[in-house]
Amino acid sequence: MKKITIAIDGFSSCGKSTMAKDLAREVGYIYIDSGAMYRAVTLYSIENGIFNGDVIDTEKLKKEIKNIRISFQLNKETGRPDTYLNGVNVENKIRSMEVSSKVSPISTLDFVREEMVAQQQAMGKEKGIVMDGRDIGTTVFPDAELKIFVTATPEIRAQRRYDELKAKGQEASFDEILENVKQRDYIDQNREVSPLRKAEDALLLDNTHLSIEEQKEWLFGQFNKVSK
Ligand SMILES: Nc1ncnc2c1ncn2[C@@H]1O[C@H](COP(=O)(O)OP(=O)(O)OP(=O)(O)O)[C@@H](O)[C@H]1O
Ligand SMILES: Nc1ccn([C@@H]2O[C@H](COP(=O)(O)O)[C@@H](O)[C@H]2O)c(=O)n1
Repeated sequence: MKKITIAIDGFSSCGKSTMAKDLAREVGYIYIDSGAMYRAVTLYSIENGIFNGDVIDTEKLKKEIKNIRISFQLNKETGRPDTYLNGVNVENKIRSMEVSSKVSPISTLDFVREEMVAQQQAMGKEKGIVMDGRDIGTTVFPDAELKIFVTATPEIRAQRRYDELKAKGQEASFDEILENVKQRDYIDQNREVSPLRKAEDALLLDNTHLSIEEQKEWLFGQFNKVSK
């Protein structure tokens, strides 16, 4: 079977990484969560005085962007890749509400995107990769053989995230999560550089009423059609 490139884009918290990870594991592909990379840059910015409240010191970040090394390592317990920032495991920290509330403004910066896209393209140059994000099918891998664009209602997406945080024993407010989901969707769709949009040749999947198992089956069906 030939190795292909799979781009899974879509709105916040709609299940992109759940689908992408499952497919990558089953078919032996690399899985990259590109959102984790933008989250890691955001965490770096929070921890290194680049934020003054909500204001970003873009000159400082521009100088330091080349010093931000992001990598992924398989976590044997979860069977999923953890995100490392300059050699430190930041998988839990990058999922905090503080990072979630600051990541979309960081992602609008052209020099941040340039650096992330270059790293993502290097990771995918041998194909055999599933990457999820916002601009994978449009900018990072415009020639991907399989492109999926996932959506679901904001309320169902917020509910899924709320349930996930609750299950992990983390404090969560449904209203705060819903507001964050809507705010990120707005910024992601309206930024100048690589806004979130469906690539013309992407398949649309609305998983509002699909279970994890049903969406997995659908994705595998698409993969089998394209990779033959
Ligand atoms: N079809 C589904 N039905 C119910 N829950 C789902 C479904 N798909 C994913 N989930 C759950 O929804 C939550 C969000 O999923 P996931 O993290 O995969 O979304 P995402 O699109 O990658 O999010 P983000 O944009 O924040 O990276 C997770 O708890 C996941 O288990
Ligand atoms: N290709 C991408 C991926 C993500 N972003 C930005 O990062 C935020 C967090 O991503 P999650 O997938 O973890 O939700 C997201 O809201 C975008 O602002 C991006 O710009 N491009």
